[in-house]
Amino acid sequence: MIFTKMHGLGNDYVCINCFRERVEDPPGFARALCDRHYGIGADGLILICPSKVSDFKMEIYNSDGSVAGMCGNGIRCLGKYVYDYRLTGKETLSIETKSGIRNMHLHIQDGKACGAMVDMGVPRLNAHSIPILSEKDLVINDPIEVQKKNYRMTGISMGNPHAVIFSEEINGISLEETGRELEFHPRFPERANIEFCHVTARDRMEIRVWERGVGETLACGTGACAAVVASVLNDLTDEEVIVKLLGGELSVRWDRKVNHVFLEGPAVKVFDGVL
Ligand SMILES: N[C@H](CCC[C@H](N)C(=O)O)C(=O)O
Repeated sequence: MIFTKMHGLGNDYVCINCFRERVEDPPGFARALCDRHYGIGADGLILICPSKVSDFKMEIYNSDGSVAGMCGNGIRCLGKYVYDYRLTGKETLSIETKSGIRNMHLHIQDGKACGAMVDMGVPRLNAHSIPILSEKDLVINDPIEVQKKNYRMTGISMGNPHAVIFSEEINGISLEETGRELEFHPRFPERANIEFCHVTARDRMEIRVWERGVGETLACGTGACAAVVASVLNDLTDEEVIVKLLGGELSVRWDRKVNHVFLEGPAVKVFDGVL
């Protein structure tokens, strides 16, 4: 079986072309391939599949084998794969995901895709749609206790669940303890991705992300989008923000006129391999 290792700002994925390959047990396959000692090593597995409703279908599995609804860095890698490997000649693509159809426009350089602008769709704010257990309909700047400390979170779904926490000091927080405890907090029936954000200007922030089913990653596309929606809702930034992550910068814009979030960033192929 042929695979292609790709990443978006170091958020790395094993990509399998399921027009040609057949994966029997994706969760077990993801756990095996993503192991950084006994496998290829990656944050997750992306299956590139045919679709009856879009140009392609993306299935995304975290390194623990859990299924995810959407992946902002991964969808850019899929776009690069299908263009560079000539599965399509189109530069504007529609992709079917578990959380709905997402459209993207590829950036082309020297005949290859190097990144994309992705329409990440409508951010979901209702607690039940994230899901987050709450008496209130919206979870904005809501108190939550973890590791015997009080934090305030804002809940957003970008097709997957996120809890966004703002802090002046994100580098002093142990994501291994605090992120992990929050991921499995009882208020998140489907667990959650956790963003720790330090806003540095009305158009800039730095974030670290503890991803559901993975752990701390170098970047998270849906997480960057959730962080910007949360910072606008808390009046900490304007609608267009450069989000600095450990692996680099993403550009996020929440266009409130159409209520869609747009994400722009790179996609890189590392190597092809044979299993
Ligand atoms: N861990 C996420 C999926 C990957 C999302 C992330 N890598 C991105 O770029 O959006 C989840 O379980 O919802």
